[in-house]
Amino acid sequence: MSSVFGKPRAGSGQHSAPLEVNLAILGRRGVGKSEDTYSSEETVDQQPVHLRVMDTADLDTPRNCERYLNWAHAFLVVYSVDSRQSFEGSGRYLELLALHAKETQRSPPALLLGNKLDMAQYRQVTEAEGAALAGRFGCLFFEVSACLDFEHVQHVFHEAVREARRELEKNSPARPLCISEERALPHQAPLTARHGLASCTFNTLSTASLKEMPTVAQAKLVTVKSSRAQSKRKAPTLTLLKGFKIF
Ligand SMILES: Nc1nc2c(ncn2[C@@H]2O[C@H](COP(=O)(O)OP(=O)(O)OP(=O)(O)O)[C@@H](O)[C@H]2O)c(=O)[nH]1
Repeated sequence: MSSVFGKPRAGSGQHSAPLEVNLAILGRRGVGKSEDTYSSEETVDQQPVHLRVMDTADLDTPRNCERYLNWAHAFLVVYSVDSRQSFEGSGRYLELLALHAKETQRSPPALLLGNKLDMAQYRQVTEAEGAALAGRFGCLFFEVSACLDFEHVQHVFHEAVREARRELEKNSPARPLCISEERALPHQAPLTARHGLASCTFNTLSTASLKEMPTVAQAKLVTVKSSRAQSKRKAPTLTLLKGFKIF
């Protein structure tokens, strides 16, 4: 992996405008997602990227999902390889994303991440199970150790950026088919009612929401903070984002 974190190197690559990517990290508590929410300037494939990462800080089940479902260009769904419960939780997140994609006809990519690989001797979830779950939802799958393998964590975040970039380019306004008119999708009962996701509601696709989607050339750096992040807590825990050296 030749890319580095921090300031993009001067003159690297052909693109002068940074790509803007929002990445939401989902998962049960304690899987090692992060402690906070961050922005960072990255260089991925010689392209400058403003990466904004939201730690959703859900407790045990998806809550107030709309804030990240409509914000993120990609999702990192995290579980711990030493926790079956967290793995089951990640399945619920993937289902939530699939339902949202169906409802909105927009499908930001998701990556499934089994963290705490250094705890493999206490495994409750096999690599094959992780791969099978990812396969069921058509997402990339990785196992990492946020505390031992920074390079691999970096690789995963860069893969998330690549996946998001692909999707953004697909939805670029240069493609007339993607500039849809304001319209309601065929009426369906809310997902909440059909799937018992009590605190999740979803917007239907509209022109307004498409306009909010950044184009590939848009340059903007914004820090989004989840409620838990307001404390600017910097607890000395080993997390994905610390592994990622995002701050
Ligand atoms: N062994 C090991 N521990 C890890 C790893 N990543 C995180 N941890 C530990 O797991 C615990 C939970 O990490 P957090 O980053 O707080 O996890 P979280 O998913 O953000 O959980 P909440 O903060 O409760 O939402 C901490 O004690 C971390 O040090 C890892 O790769 N290996």
